Amino acid sequence: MSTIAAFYGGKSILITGATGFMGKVLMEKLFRTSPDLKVIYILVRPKAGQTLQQRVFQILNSKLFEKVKEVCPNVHEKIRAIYADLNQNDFAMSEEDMQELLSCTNIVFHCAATVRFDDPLRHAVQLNVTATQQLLLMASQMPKLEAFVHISTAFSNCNLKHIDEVIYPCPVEPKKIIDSMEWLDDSIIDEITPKLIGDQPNTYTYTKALGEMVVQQESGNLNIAIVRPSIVGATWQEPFPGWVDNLNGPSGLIIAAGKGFLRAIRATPMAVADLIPVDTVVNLTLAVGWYTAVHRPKSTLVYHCTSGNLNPCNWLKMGLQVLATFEKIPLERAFRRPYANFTTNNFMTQYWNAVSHRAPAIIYDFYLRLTGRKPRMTKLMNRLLKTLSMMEYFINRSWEWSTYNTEMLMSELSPEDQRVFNFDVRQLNWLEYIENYVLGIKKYLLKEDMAGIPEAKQHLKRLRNIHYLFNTALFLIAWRLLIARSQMARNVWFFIVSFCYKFLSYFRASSTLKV
Ligand SMILES: CCCCCCCCCCCCCCCC(=O)SCCNC(=O)CCNC(=O)[C@H](O)C(C)(C)COP(=O)(O)OP(=O)(O)OC[C@H]1O[C@@H](n2cnc3c(N)ncnc32)[C@H](O)[C@@H]1OP(=O)(O)O
Ligand SMILES: NC(=O)C1=CN([C@@H]2O[C@H](COP(=O)(O)OP(=O)(O)OC[C@H]3O[C@@H](n4cnc5c(N)ncnc54)[C@H](OP(=O)(O)O)[C@@H]3O)[C@@H](O)[C@H]2O)C=CC1
Repeated sequence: MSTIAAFYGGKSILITGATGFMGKVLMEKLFRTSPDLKVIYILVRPKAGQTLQQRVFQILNSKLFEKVKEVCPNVHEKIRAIYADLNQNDFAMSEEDMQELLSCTNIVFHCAATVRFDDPLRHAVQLNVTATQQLLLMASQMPKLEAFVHISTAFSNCNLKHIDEVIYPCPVEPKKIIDSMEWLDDSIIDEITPKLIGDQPNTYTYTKALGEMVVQQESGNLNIAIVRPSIVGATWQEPFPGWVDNLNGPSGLIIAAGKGFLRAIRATPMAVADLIPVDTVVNLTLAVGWYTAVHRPKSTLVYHCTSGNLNPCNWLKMGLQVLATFEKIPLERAFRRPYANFTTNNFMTQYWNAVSHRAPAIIYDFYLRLTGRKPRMTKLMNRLLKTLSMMEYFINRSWEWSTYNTEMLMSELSPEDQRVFNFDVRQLNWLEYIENYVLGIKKYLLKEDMAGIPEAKQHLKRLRNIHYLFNTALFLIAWRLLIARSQMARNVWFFIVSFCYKFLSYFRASSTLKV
C-alpha cells in the first residue's frame, strides 16, 4: 500500500479554498486514496444564493466525485463544512467550530486566495496576507497539528528571472502593509498601489509574495511547507483527463479562441508556457504534507511545481495544438472560425485588435441593432481585450525555476507512492494533454454535448462561406471606389480585363484546333 495514502488514514484535515479549482481536486484525491481518513473540515462561505450544505452537496454530486463515491460511499459523513469568511476577524467562525478545529486538526492545506489580477490591494492583502496570518495563529494553537502546507504561486517572485526554492524578502514588511490597510483611505491605497507593487505585475503576485513572508515570520515551531505551482491547468490523468471547471489561466482564452472571439494574441511564440496540471499539483501537495509531518525538516521548505525546466512547452506549440483540436472537435455556435495570430509587435497588436477584434464586434452589434436585438459583442470584446492585457506579462516572458526540493521529494517516495502520487512532469505528453484539456473545456466547463459536433462543423463551414463572401464583397466595393477615383486603377483594371479576355480567346482557339 502507498505510504502517503496510509499516512492520511485516520487524520483530521483542514482545507481552506476547498470550493475552488484546486481545493476540489485535493479533496477528491484525499477521499479516493485515503477513504479511511477521519474527517475533512472545509471552511466555506455561502455564495450565489447557495447555503454551505447546498455547495457541498453540489460538489459531492459532481462528475469529479463519481469515483470517490465508489471507494468511499459515506463521503458525506466525512466532510464537515464550517461557516467561515476569511475576510472577517477570526473568520467569523462560531466558538464551537473554532474549538473543534483547534483541538482536532492534524494537517492544514491552505489553498484559499483571491487569484484575480486586478483585485484592489486592500482586498488582496486581506485574503492573501492577513487571512494567512490568522490561519497561522490558529495553527499555533492546534496541539495535534503535524503539518501546515501553504499554497503559493511560482509567480510570487516573477520580477526575478531565475527563482530558487527560497522565500525572498519583500521591500516593505507585510505587517506594515497590513497595518496601513487598516487606516488608509481606499482612494489613497489605489494611488500608492503601483508604487508599492513596484516591478510586480499585479496585486495578486505581490500579495502572494507578502503571504510567503508572513509564513516565514509567523511559522514559530510549526512544521510548514510552501508549494508554488505555475499556471494550473486541467487534470492530466486523475480522476480522469481534462477536468476543469473555471475560466482562470489559459481556460478562458482557449474558449475565446474556440468560439472565434480571440483571433490575435500578443505572445512570444517561443516563450515557455509553464502550465502544470492540477492533479500534478495536488499529488505534490499531498506528498509535501506527508514529508513535512514525518520528516519534520528544520526550516520551511519551498517546492516548485513547474514544468518548464523538466519538460518545456512553448506558447506556439500550445496554440497550434489548441487550434488543431478545434478542427476536430469544434465548440458550438462559434462567432468566427478558430484562428489565432501570434505577434510580439505593438503596432501589429493594435492592428489585429482593430481589424480582428473590434471591427467584427462593431459590425455584429450593428446587425443585432438592425434586427431589433440588444448589442453585446463590443462589450464582450472589450472584456476579452482587458483579460488579454492582464495575461500579456505571463505569455511574453520565460522563467527558470529551480526544483531541487521537488526532485529530492520525488527520490524520497517509494515506487508505489511515485505511481499513486505522481508529480513527475517529464512523463507528460503535451500534445495529448492539450487535446484532452480542450475536450475537457467543451465537456465539463461548457457542458456541450459531443453529439453536437457534426452540427458545429456545419456551422463552421457556413462561417467560412460567409467569410469568403464578405471578403469578396469588400474587395469589389473597395476596387469600385478606387476605379471611380484613380486613372491608374482604371488602367490596371482594363489591362487585367483585356489580358483575361485574350487568354480565354487563345485557350478557346487552341482547344478548337485540337478537335
Ligand atoms: C489559440 C489560443 C491559445 C491561448 C492560450 C493563451 C493562454 C494564456 C494564459 C496565461 C495565463 C497566465 C496566468 C499566470 C499566473 C497564474 O496562474 S494566476 C492564477 C490564475 N488567475 C487568473 O487567471 C485570474 C485572471 N482573471 C482576472 O484577473 C479577472 O477575471 C479579469 C481577467 C481581470 C477580468 O476581470 P473583469 O473584467 O472584472 O471580469 P470578471 O468579473 O472576473 O468576469 C466577468 C465575466 O468574464 C468571465 N471571465 C472571467 N475571466 C475570464 C477569462 N480569463 N476569459 C474569459 N472570460 C472570463 C466571467 O465568467 C464573467 O462572466 P459573466 O459571469 O459575466 O457571464
Ligand atoms: N489557478 C492557478 O492557475 C493558480 C493558483 N495558485 C494558487 O492555488 C490556490 C488555489 O487556487 P484556485 O483553486 O485556482 O483558486 P480559486 O479561485 O478556484 O479558489 C479560491 C478559493 O478560495 C476561497 N475563498 C476566497 N475568498 C474567500 C473568503 N473570503 N472566505 C472563504 N473562502 C474564500 C474560494 O471560495 P468561494 O468558492 O466561496 O469563492 C475558493 O474556494 C491559491 O492559493 C492560488 O494562489 C497558484 C498558481 C496558479
